[in-house]
Amino acid sequence: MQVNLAADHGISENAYATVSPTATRSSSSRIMLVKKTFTGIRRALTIQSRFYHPIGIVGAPFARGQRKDGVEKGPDYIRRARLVAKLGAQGHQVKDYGDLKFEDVPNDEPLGRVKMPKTVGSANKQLADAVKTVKKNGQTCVVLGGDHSLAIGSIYGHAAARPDLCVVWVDAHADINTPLTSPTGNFHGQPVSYLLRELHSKIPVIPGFSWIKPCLSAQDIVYIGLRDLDPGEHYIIKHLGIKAFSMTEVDRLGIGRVMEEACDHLLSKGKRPIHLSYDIDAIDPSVSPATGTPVKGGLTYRESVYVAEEICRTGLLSALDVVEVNPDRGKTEEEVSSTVSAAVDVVLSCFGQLREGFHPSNYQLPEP
Ligand SMILES: NC(=[NH2+])NCCC[C@H](N)C(=O)O
Ligand SMILES: [Mn+2]
Ligand SMILES: [Mn+2]
Repeated sequence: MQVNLAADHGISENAYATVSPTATRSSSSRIMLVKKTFTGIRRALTIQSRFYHPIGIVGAPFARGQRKDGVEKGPDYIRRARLVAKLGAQGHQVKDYGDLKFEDVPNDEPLGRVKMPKTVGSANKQLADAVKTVKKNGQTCVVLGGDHSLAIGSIYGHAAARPDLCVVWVDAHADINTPLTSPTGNFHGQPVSYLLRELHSKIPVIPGFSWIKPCLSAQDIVYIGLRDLDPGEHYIIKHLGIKAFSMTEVDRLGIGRVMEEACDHLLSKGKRPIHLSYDIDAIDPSVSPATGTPVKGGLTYRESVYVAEEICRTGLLSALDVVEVNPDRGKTEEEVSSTVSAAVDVVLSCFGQLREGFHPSNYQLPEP
């Protein structure tokens, strides 16, 4: 099944057919056409209003899932780029819940190579509760990170409100190491493994994580943009048959086919809420260099926005994480602003910003 919003709602053929009425049509078919047109226009108007979402923004300035300072400044920089005002200008009702306050848990001994488990566990519990609240309030949730370990809490909290959700994970990395396969011990390389039912038996007991139960199946997640996997991650993805579009597939198929197949995979059995977890390092470092683990050969600016546009077009976006913007990793101010503005454009495109332009439905051409 291809998820095509226009076709889905019957605007394309109906609305456009009437623009060029042909002389050969009988009057009854003309009446049919007029009827169809009104339905088409009415539907088109409903669609426009479908694009206006109540949005809840949660800042999650968390950096303990990895070792580089600065990623906690992400929410601040993204807000200062006027994200809330820009979403408002797109017609959305936005509630900014502000930043969560995270604290280091004392006596947080490492578990083997895994660093600060209690602190990471407790921050994610806080975030899970916050996301659950936003969803219960009927808003599309936007989490501004922070490092990608936050996806544990974000997806878990989202699933508490929407158990049938699916996940689109856009990233240079798969972040599916278990604590035992992780070569670095960093939690931001592991979040997916705690969420998957199929990996439950491979996860040791970790202090601070007792509240988490797996809420996702391997079939419920699709990766886009992969290009730096650890051996354990590659093994897991192959053995669980997880749908993954690495940069090789993006090159082979083009981003258009990739998004079509990704949506088919997740939505072929029916519509369901989408959780989009967007790591800014999915995008090429020439566009978004200010991030902790940049990898060359990433999505172009255009591909990165296209992914967001297509998710928007499904009408099913229910929660979005934008993570790993680390202003301290930019070598110049330009590097920082380019990274932040890519993050902002991803969010805006998720909520209806179109490169083809837009006009309000009541727009009138000025008379001379
Ligand atoms: N969210 C990220 N930037 N993750 C990078 C992970 C890198 C590496 N695979 C690790 O497990 O440590
Ligand atoms: Mn990454
Ligand atoms: Mn990531």
